[in-house]
Amino acid sequence: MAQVATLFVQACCKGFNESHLTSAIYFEAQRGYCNTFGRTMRFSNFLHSKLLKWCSRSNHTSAQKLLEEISYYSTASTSERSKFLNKISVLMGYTNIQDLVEHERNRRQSMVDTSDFVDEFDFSVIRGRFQCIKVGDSSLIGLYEEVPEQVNLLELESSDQYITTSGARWENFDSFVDAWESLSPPITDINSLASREDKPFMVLFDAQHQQANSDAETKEEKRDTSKEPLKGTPTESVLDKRIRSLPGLTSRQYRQLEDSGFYTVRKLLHHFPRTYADLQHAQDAIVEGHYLMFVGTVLSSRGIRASSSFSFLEVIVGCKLQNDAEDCKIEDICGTENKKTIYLHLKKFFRGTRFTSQPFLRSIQSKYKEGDCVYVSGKVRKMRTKDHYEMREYNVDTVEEEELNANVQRGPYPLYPSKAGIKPNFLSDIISRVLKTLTIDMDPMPDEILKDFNLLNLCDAYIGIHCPMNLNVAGLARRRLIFDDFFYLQLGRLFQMLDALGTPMDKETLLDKYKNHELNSVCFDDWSKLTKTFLKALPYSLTPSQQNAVSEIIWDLKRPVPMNRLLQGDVGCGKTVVAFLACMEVINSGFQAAFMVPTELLAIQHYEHLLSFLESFGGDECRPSVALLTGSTSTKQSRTILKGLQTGEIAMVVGTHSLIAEKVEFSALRIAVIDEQHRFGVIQRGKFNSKLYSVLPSLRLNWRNLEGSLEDKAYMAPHVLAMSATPIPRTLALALYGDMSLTHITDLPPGRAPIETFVLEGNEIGFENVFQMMRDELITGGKVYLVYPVIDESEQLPQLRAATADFESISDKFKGYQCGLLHGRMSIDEKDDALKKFRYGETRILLATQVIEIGVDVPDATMMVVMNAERFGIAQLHQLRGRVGRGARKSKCIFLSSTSGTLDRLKVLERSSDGFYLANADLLLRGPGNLLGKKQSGHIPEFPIARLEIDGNILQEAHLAALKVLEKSNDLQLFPKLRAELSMRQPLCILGD
Ligand SMILES: Nc1ncnc2c1ncn2[C@@H]1O[C@H](COP(=O)(O)OP(=O)(O)OP(=O)(O)O)[C@@H](O)[C@H]1O
Repeated sequence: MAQVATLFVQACCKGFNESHLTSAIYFEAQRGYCNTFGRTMRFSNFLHSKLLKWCSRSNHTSAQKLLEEISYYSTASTSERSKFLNKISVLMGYTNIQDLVEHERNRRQSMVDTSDFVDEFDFSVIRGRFQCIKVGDSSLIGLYEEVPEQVNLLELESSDQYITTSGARWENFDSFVDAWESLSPPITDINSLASREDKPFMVLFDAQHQQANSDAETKEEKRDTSKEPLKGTPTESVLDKRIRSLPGLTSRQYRQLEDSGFYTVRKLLHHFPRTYADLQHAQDAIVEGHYLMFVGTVLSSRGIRASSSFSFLEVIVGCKLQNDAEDCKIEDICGTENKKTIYLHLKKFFRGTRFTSQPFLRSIQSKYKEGDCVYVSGKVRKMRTKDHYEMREYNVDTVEEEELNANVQRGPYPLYPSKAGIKPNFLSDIISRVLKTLTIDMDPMPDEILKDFNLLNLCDAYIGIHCPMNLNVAGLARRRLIFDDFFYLQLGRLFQMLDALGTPMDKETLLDKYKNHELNSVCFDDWSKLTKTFLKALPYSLTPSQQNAVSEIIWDLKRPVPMNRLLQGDVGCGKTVVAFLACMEVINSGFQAAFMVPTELLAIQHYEHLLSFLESFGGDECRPSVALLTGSTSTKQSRTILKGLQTGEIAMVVGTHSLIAEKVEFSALRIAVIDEQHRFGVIQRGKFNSKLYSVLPSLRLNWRNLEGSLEDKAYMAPHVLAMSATPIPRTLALALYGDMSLTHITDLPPGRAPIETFVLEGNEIGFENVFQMMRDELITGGKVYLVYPVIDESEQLPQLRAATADFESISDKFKGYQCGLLHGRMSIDEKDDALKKFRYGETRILLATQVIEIGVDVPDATMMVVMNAERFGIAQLHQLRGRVGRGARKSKCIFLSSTSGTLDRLKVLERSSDGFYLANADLLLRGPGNLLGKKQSGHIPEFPIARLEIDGNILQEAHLAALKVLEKSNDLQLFPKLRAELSMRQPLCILGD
């Protein structure tokens, strides 16, 4: 166990080499690809950094592929992890992972024999890399780890070897618990450690500290804590009690729970419901295409082989509904009056010969037993036979009939995911028992924080999430638990930063910096000359929000550490110009800027905007040279550009992902702007970091020394400014781990009128209305986008309107107005041409696909019609709508839906034009329970229940709360319970590379 921590630390150290990777894989394999989040995350972080080096060194294609896979490592199953490491082993030159393990074992053995082993572990290197972690003669390192149930003997052996040969003594678990206690008494939860089997942390410590406490009595006490009754005291958390301390379970059940990872009460309570069955609202009126919930009985379950490579499972569920077609409301399902039965056909399809075997079919059909009472949710589709409905994307949960009846009246019924073969009902039962043992005083959060941030008490939060009175309570409970996740993360990070600072004054300044927004920006007078000149060249003035954003960014740019900032703002709020100004600021000091966008079309558009602004500079102003680099740039041209970037002749480059190609070398890249950054993977974004710059005398930039001078002599990764109108999960993960700061643009440029939005059914009348509105718009000088879900008509999806198919008929209908066509199959020149013609008014109607969704800016486009709008997500429609309403003229947007059933979902767009609200609504509309279930958009693996789209504000509050606490007590001495809780949570951010 201990070596794994050592290796992770080493991995992040300068001295990291391939043998460390071998050792780490060796330990990972020995430990059975342990799936504790914190650890696998660190492991994958370090693999990632290693692979990144390979990629950037040799453009190794296999490594490139693995890089993509690695992001899933921490959430992958054991077998996937094993396969992945196998691939890495092969890449490293081993036959397979067994071969690697074998080699490594032999190597270790030979090193032990020759006492070379110590060379692998150098405390000074680690200390240099992690000031916050103390080793050697300082106090302890707290690398929190899940201690596996079975510790590999080989590891134990080796850990002793590390200790004895490195001078630090590393004895058994009990003795380091003692040492911990003597070194850090306030971290009292450690006292509750009973044995090495159940405690999630890992400590390295120094020999002399270890000697400090050898009090046998204390040790005895610690061993006995597991036998104490389950209650909260300031010195031990109920949550970290061993699962075995729960009364009333058989030893087989304890074992079963522990085998599934439920070592502690906390683990169990954090097994949240996947969703809630809202039985009071089950069986509302049946509307085709709607997401509905039913309670019924399984009538049959059959695995059917349809052909040699195709099979399906059909489960038929009978549901009794009130016999009133207009008003099918639930009633007592045991009653008999005035009822009719409807039949739900739940179908699941399997392709592939292995899915047609009888054993497979028998196994799938046996999952559902005749007579089982089930709760079914999903979308319904009418079948030909009366009262029969088909459901394809569905969820089925078996429920106990008595519970069901009780819950119809009571409130939301939690549905748990099963885990490692443990049945949801069993888990639900144990969780209910645990809930009864919780007490109000178990909450480590100070009362004033609870009050200030309107939070539920922790005990109520656990009860609320597992056994809510109603969905509101479940929501509040969820909020509290997410708050905690974010809060402790923020608290941990700020705590470490404060810890590293010497004087109280330094600490205060740091807290002030985080608290006081004003301090993080520079005033306008301090903007550079070039930035001010650029500003003057703009045809408009900045909005207050834009101005603040620029000031904040410039503040960051003036610091000697790389900025990592996310610029957020709704569509059309004017993020681009803010980024341009940031680029001017660094260019003014003689550095270079790169502006990366996801599409060539956008690159061209930004480049042309930039040129037009630069052209408006006064005659005697010095204009920086800018270039455009995309996949379509000719070889000759790109050679010139690459040379210009290398020598420093080119100050700024706009382009697509070609900017991060290995051959692109900058002389002094200081800022990388990444527009619509969620379109780029983390890895792609990270690649800018490999383009370090160094300021060497030989690299003289032609346009440098406009004002500032190149003072920095060191190598430094460029500042990164990411921009997004729609944040995505990874972004938040980055915001959390990568220390990303946020800047919001909150207002729109002046004079923008709200876009009038209509949601209509795409039937004959609907189209007639739309065509009339288009005519009105065109007559008054407007321009119209028609957006299609597909380029060509398709036999499989005849209901979808296609851009090319409609071109003729629209041209016919609107004679006198030129039509243009823009879609993804056109070459970049054709696309650019089509867009230019539309921009300059040669065409007045543009039939396009989603290619226009991101960033396309034609300010005088005033109307948009989206065909088959039901095919798009709400957030996507909002982005599309953002293409109009970008000028002073009032604009309208019409969403046409081909089915009446989806109109309600789309209507939310009529009510709101707030991107964050809509992202939230989108999430909620996808169906109940999506907030807790995993694998949905917005899910951040390390935060099981947080969703980016709607929980960003909780992160903000948690940040403020953490500041508040630390302001009161820098070292948390005043909040021992908080300190204890912090020590028990994994410091997710510490070890990222
Ligand atoms: N302060 C301002 N006053 C007037 N117009 C502005 C201002 N700032 C930006 N604009 C204009 O608003 C339009 C939208 O700006 P921009 O393309 O930068 O928005 P964005 O936030 O990047 O939008 P999207 O998310 O759609 O890409 C552009 O035509 C731009 O010229």
